[in-house]
Amino acid sequence: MAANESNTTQKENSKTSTDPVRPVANFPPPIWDDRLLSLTVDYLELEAYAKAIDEPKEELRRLIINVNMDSNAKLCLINSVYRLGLRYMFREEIECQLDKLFKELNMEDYDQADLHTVSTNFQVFRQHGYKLSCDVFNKFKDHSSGKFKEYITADVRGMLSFYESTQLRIRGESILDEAIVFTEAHLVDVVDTLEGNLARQVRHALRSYFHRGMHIVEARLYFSNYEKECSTYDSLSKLANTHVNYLQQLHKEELRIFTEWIKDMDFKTITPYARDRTPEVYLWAIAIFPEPDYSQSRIVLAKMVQLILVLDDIYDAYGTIEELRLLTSAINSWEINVMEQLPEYIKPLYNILLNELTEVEKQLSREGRADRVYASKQAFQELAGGYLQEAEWRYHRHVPSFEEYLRNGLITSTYDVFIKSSLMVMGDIVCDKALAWYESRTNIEEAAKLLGRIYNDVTTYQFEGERAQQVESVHTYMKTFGVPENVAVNELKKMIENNWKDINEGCLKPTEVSMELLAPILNLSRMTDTIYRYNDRFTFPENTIVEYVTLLFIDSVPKY
Ligand SMILES: CC(C)=CCC/C(C)=C/CC/C(C)=C/COP(=O)(O)OP(=O)(O)O
Repeated sequence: MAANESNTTQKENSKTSTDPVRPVANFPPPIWDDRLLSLTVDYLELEAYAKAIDEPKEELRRLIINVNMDSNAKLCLINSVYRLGLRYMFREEIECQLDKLFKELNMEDYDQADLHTVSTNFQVFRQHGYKLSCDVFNKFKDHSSGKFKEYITADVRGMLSFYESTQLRIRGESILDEAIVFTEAHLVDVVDTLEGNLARQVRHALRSYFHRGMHIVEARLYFSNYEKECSTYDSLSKLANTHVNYLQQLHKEELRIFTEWIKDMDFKTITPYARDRTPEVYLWAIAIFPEPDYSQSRIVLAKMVQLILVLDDIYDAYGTIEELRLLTSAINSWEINVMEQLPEYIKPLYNILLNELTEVEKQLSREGRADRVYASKQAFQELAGGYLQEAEWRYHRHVPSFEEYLRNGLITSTYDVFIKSSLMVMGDIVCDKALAWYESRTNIEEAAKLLGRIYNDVTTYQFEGERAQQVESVHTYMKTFGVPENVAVNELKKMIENNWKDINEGCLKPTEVSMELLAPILNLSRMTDTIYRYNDRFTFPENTIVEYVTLLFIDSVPKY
C-alpha cells in the first residue's frame, strides 16, 4: 500500500530549504511487539513429538497402501491426509494409489454415487493433479431446465463438498461456475440452522475456501472441525494430533529466531517509516513451506520477505525520487563500496540486503549450490527497477496504460523474489531443469504474478487513493478502457478468477516439474488470497491475521 502522499514531494520545510518533506505513512502500529520474544519452546517436548510421529506414520502408511480397502474409503482417507497437511509424509504411496485408482476409473461408477462422494473424489483427484472430468457432476443437473436438481439441497454435507470442488475449476468448466453461485447461496441460507461440526464447517468454508486458504491454518481447522473424519482411523487421529503439536513447537522456535534477527538488525530504528509486521511476515514463509524439513529455509525466506517489505515502503512512501534512483542503481551494482553514495538512512538497509545474501551464498557454497543465490539477487534487482518505474510514473504524473502497468506489475507483484528465494533454499530437488522451467515464463507463473498484482490493487486502491496517483490496476484499467470504477473493479475480479483457473490448470498432470516444485507458486497464490480477499490483512492485521498467529503459535492443542 502506498503511503500518505507522493514520495517525490520536495517542499520547503522549517529546517532548511532543501530538506525533503517526507510523507507520513500512518501505518497501524504492530500488534505483537516484544511479546514474541518471550515465546518459550520446550525442546524436550519438541523432540518427543518428533519421535512420537514415527509409529502412527508407519501404521497410516500401511493403511494407505492396503489393497483391500474400498476405493471410496481410500479416497476419503487420502482426502483427510491431504487436508491435515500430512501428504508430504506419503508422497510416493499416495501417487501410486491415485495412479492406479484413476486408471481403473469408470465414469459409470459415479452413476449411483451421492453428491458428497462424487465431490470428494473430484477434489482428491484434482488436488493431486489428476484431471477428473467435471462431467461427473452432470447427473445433478436437470438438463431440460438447466438448473441443479432440487433434491441435492437437502444434503448439506454434499453441498459443502460441491462448493469446495468448484475452487478447483479450470477455464471452460461452466457447470462449476454455475455450481459456485448455487451452492454458496444455499449454504448462506442454511448456515444458521445448522449445529455442531457441520455448522462450523460451513461457516468456515463460507469465510475461507479450503483450496485457496493458508494450508497450515486450514489443516489445523480441519483437525478441529472434522473430528469424525479425523477419528475414523486411530493412526490418523494420533498422527494428526502429534503433528499439530510438533509443528507448533517448531514454528514457535523459528518465529523466536526470526524475531531476534529483526531486533538484532534494529529494523525499528533503521526503518521507522516501514510497516512493523514480524509474525505477519513470518506467516508468508510458513505459507510457502509448511513442512518441518524446511525449517531453516523458512527463516531465510522470512528475511527476504522482510527486505521486500522495507523496500516497498521506501519506494512507495518514504524515499524521494533522487534517493530511489540512487538506491536502484546501488542494488543493480550489488557492490558494498557504492554504499557511500547512498543517503545515510538507507545505508544500513543496503548493508543488510547484501550481507544476508552473502551469508546464504556462503552456506550454499558448502553444499555446492552457491549459484542458486544469483537468481534471487537478480530478482531483487528487477524488483527495485519495477518499483522505481512506478515511482517515476508517479513523479511525472503519468498514468500508464493498463498493459504497460501490468507488464511492470508482474515484477512489482514481488513473486519473483519470493519464488527465486524459495528455490534457493529448497535443496537438491531444485535441479537445473527445474530452474530452466522457472525461467521460461510459464502460464502458471504468469497467472500467479497477475493474481498477486491485481488482487493487491483491487483491495488497496481505495486506501491508496491520491497517494498512488492512479498508478495501480483500477485506474489504469479505467483510463485504458474508458469505463467507470465499478466496471473496472468487476472486470479485474473476473481476471482474478481466471488467474485462479490457470493456476489450477498448471497443477494438472502432465506437469514439467513435480508438485513439490510447483508448491511455492500455489502456496504463494493461496496466501495472497488469504491476505487480500476481503481487505489488506497484512497492513491491517487486527482481525484474521491475529487469529492465525494465535492459532498457530499460542493456542495449545490437547495432547493425544
Ligand atoms: C501481491 C503482493 C504485492 C504481495 C505482497 C507479498 C508481501 C507480503 C510482500 C512483503 C510486503 C509487501 C510488499 C506487501 C504489499 O504492500 P503494498 O500493498 O504496499 O504493495 P504495493 O506497494 O505493491 O501496492
